[in-house]
Amino acid sequence: MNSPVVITIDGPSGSGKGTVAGLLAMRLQWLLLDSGALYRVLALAADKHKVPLDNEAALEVLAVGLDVQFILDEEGNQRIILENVDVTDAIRNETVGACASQIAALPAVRSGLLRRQQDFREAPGLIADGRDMGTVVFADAPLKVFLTASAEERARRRYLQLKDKGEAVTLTSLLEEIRARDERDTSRAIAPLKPADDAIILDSTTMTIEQVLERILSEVAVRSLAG
Ligand SMILES: Nc1ncnc2c1ncn2[C@@H]1O[C@H](COP(=O)(O)OP(=O)(O)OP(=O)(O)O)[C@@H](O)[C@H]1O
Ligand SMILES: Nc1ccn([C@H]2C[C@H](O)[C@@H](COP(=O)(O)O)O2)c(=O)n1
Repeated sequence: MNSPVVITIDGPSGSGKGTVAGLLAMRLQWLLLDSGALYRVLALAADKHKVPLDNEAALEVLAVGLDVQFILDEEGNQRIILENVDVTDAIRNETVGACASQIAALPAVRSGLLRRQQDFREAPGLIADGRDMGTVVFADAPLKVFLTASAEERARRRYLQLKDKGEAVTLTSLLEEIRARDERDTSRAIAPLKPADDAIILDSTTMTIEQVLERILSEVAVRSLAG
């Protein structure tokens, strides 16, 4: 039997992967995997259980047994539950993002989360966003997108997003954090952030969210991926 179709969207922080993946999943009525959220939840769990971020063996145990659920609330928004606590908002700050990036460089953490990510592949189809969706986790996906944008534009987007949430941030510090995260995510030895050989590369620096979405939907149509 054929495996359900997967569309992967990889790219650096702030390129718009999560936004576009969510809209695409809604449009196609497919499942959604936000793999970065798993790494973020693991970072939060490590903090909660006082596991040092360089203790690879203990982090692997935590990863394999991670008690996390992705559920939809009554408005259809995804909520993330760690050990019965809603952490949807708590995982979305730059500190958790940086810790997630740090533990994501550990091979045992990645292998500990691999199966859990692959289990999201269900009919009618899956949209998976992250860093290694097209290169490792779903290497056989029939459509792979590598979504990028300049670091300055990504920092600007993050700035607007965090300011909107009432967080005290500066553009300069966000740009520094984005560059540091890019460096860590692209230079790690295991599953570094890079486009799959067969990925379409989309630079969204001057594109609107709708333009990115339509571009991907046109590929879905050309490849007859949706029923
Ligand atoms: N093409 C675009 N033009 C303008 N703003 C955008 C565009 N794409 C995304 N954004 C905005 O940029 C912000 C970051 O987008 P998003 O969270 O989807 O990025 P991401 O790649 O998933 O980041 P991360 O990997 O850190 O989770 C959001 O506020 C989103 O609305
Ligand atoms: N497939 C993935 C997804 C995420 N990560 C790491 C690297 C990121 O810096 C961090 C947080 O991800 P985000 O929520 O910002 O997309 O998690 C990874 O290594 N592989």
